Amino acid sequence: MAVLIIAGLDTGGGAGLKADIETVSALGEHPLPVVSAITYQNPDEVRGVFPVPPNTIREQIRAVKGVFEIRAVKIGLLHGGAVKVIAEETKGLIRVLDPVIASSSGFRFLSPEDVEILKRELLPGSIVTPNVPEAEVLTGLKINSIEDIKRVARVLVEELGAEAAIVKGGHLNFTDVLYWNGEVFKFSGERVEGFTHGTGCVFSSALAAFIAKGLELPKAVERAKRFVEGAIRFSGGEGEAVNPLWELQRDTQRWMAKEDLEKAVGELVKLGELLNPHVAEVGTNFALATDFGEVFAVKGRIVRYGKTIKPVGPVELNASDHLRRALLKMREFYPEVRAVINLRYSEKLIKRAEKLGLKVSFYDRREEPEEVKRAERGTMEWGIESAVKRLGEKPNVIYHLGDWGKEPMILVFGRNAEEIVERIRNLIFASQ
Ligand SMILES: Cc1ncc(COP(=O)(O)OP(=O)(O)O)c(N)n1
Ligand SMILES: Cc1nc(C(=O)O)sc1CCOP(=O)(O)O
Repeated sequence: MAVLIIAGLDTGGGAGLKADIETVSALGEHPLPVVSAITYQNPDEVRGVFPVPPNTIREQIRAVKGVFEIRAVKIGLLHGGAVKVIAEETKGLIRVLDPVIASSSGFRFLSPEDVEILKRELLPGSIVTPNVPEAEVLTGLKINSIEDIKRVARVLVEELGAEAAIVKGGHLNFTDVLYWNGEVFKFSGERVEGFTHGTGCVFSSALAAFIAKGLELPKAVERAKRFVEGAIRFSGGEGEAVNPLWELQRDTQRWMAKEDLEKAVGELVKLGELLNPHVAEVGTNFALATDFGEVFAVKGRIVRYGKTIKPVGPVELNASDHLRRALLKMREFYPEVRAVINLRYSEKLIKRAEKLGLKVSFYDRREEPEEVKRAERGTMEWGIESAVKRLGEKPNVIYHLGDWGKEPMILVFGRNAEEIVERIRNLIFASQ
């Protein structure tokens, strides 16, 4: 189904039409992009806007209206001169209006006069999706609590004529409120770490896409909210913005990581008898992270099995605790490191690693601060950080000599699973 998107271009590739097109496409609908403004912006600042002439906007809409079955319209960045044309050309269609008034970096897109035109011409009959500051500008009311959000959502519908209002509480307590058909719906959320530039665009276009699929409004809001949470969690990259392609990219990454690790574990198993003496008492695990920081490993670890070795279970997401934490900590310093394996400690292996030119560091559990020891989980993170800082450059191997009830261990890090297998091969063949 087609979703008409009327929005501005963001040269930084974070918000606006680019984010909208990606969102609608990622959700399996067909985007019909209409450019309303060209902005000159990058992740740090908006430098200016060129408003597309109203007639050019009209012609873009007319080129697709009647040709495609438009099931919903998403309207983003506008300018005062375009409002009337857009209202005329989208009459009778389901409209989701994201009232982009100012950027998060502080650039004012709509003047107070433009806001008045928007309220008068376009807001009535639209499903409007303001965040807290936008809702305050639209209604002139101050928002300090969830009760205020509910009141403002009601005003947007009952007094300003919106079909429905979703006031997003990201600036307050992450609860969004929908007011629709005289009813209030609450959607709670929690803080998600990641880039947020473009969240307003992605939320409104996801909402339009879910409406186009025929979901009832409360269900569509819920789905759009969860989609945005993922887009923030798996954000990053050069646009320093939300990532509407997160679901597709995450699944591809998972698939690739699982395959790479399965193959590498198979290679390790071929080293069976040679690797057997180096398998840790607690078992050896082999972990591989995706670019999104999700970590695959061997469920139940790799254990000694007669004279050879055997993975107890399959390669799975989150099948490791210790190595996952070690790897994620290492990636905070060196994001290119994606794989790690643990081996039984032996001085011979450490000497061999040094001879092979690998950078070796260590941590001493006896130096672990009391508060870290007392914390449920923290030793691994503390250990990796102190080993990294001790060496002052990227370590390939980190070991510790254990403590009461803790087995001494060697961790071998690498850029990928293949590199780990190669390093293990070099280490064990040479240590014969
Ligand atoms: C072209 C363009 N459209 C919209 C915005 C604002 O996007 P938004 O999702 O509200 O996020 P912030 O940019 O305010 O963080 C934009 N900047 N550019
Ligand atoms: C139990 C254990 N401790 C290690 C250490 O380096 O101290 S490595 C290790 C084995 C791997 O554990 P997992 O399967 O939870 O990643």
